[in-house]
Amino acid sequence: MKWLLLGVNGQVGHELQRYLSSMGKCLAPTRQQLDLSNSAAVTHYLAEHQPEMVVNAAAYTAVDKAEEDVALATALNADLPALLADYCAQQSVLLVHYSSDYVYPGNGDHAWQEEDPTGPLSVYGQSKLAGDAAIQASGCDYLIFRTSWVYSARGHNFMKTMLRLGKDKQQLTIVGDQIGAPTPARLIAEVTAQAIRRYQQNPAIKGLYHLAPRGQTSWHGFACEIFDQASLLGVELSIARDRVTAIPTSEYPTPATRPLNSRLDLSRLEQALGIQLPDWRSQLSLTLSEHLG
Ligand SMILES: NC(=O)C1=CN([C@@H]2O[C@H](COP(=O)(O)OP(=O)(O)OC[C@H]3O[C@@H](n4cnc5c(N)ncnc54)[C@H](O)[C@@H]3O)[C@@H](O)[C@H]2O)C=CC1
Repeated sequence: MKWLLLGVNGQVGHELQRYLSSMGKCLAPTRQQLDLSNSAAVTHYLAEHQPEMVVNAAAYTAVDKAEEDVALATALNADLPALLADYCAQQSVLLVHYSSDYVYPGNGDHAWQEEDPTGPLSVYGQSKLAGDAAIQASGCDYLIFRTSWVYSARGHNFMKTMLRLGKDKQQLTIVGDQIGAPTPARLIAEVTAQAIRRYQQNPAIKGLYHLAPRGQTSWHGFACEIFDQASLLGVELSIARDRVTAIPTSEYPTPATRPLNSRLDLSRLEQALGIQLPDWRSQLSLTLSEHLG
C-alpha cells in the first residue's frame, strides 16, 4: 500500500513514521516540499501520487498565536482536513486524523465522551473542531483521535521545558487547576498502528475516538512527576520539589483560554481495540528514559 503521512517532522508525525513503516511505501513530504496551507498544491500532490491511505499529523499547534493568526490556523486545522477528506471519500481510502481536548468547553469534572457537546474556548479549538466536522460530513472512512497534552523525546513540549527549567531555576510556579492526561507521541503512534490494522480487518471500527493514557493530573502534578522521575534517573536538578508551587490559571493569563477539565473518557477506544491503555506515569517513565538515552 502507498500511503501519505503529513507532518512527518512533528512530534506525532515522527513517531508515526517509525510505527507505521511496515504498512507499505510511505510518502512523507516535508514542509519545504509541500506547503499544506496551499490547497492547490495539496490537491495537485494528491492527484499526482494517489495515496491509498492518508495520515494527517500536520496541524497549526501554536495555541496562543492562533488567536491572532486565525487564517493560517483555519487553513491548516479546518480547510486541510476538509480537502483530505474529500479526496479520501472520492477514492474510498482511509483518513487518519488527530484532534484535541480543546474542542470541549472544559467545565465540570467528568471525563468527556466522544458524543458530548463541544464548545471550544479558543481559535485553535474552534479550528480543530471545524476540521473534525468536515471529515465527519465528507462521507469518507476515518479514524479521528482526540488526544491531549502531547509530549515526546523530540520537539518542543512541556516535559523538555521542565527539564530545562529544573536545571536552571530555584523555584517555579505551575498551573494546578487544569486537569488532563499527558500523552506521549509514541503512544499515539503505537495505538494508531493497532487501530489501522483493526480497521483493515473490520472497517466498522471507523470513527471518532479519545486517545490518551489512563489517569489524570494537573500541569503542576506533571511537572512534579517529571522532576521526581528525572532525579531517580540521575538528572541533577537545581529545583527542590517543595519550591514547585501550584497556581490557579487566573494567575497565569495567556492569549488563548484553556479548558480546566480536559479529562477524556477512553472506554470507546479500549473496547474497539480490546486493550487497556497504560497509566500516564509509566508513559512518562518510558519517554524520559528515551530522551535521556
Ligand atoms: N501538541 C499537543 O499538545 C496536542 C496536539 N494535538 C494534535 O495532535 C496532532 C499532532 O500534534 P504535534 O505532533 O504535537 O504537532 P507539531 O506541532 O509537533 O507538528 C505539526 C506538524 O505540522 C507541520 N506543519 C505545520 N504547518 C505546516 C504547513 N503550512 N505546511 C506543511 N507542514 C506544516 C509542521 O511542520 C509539523 O511537522 C495535531 O493534530 C494536533 O492538533 C492534540 C492535542 C494536544
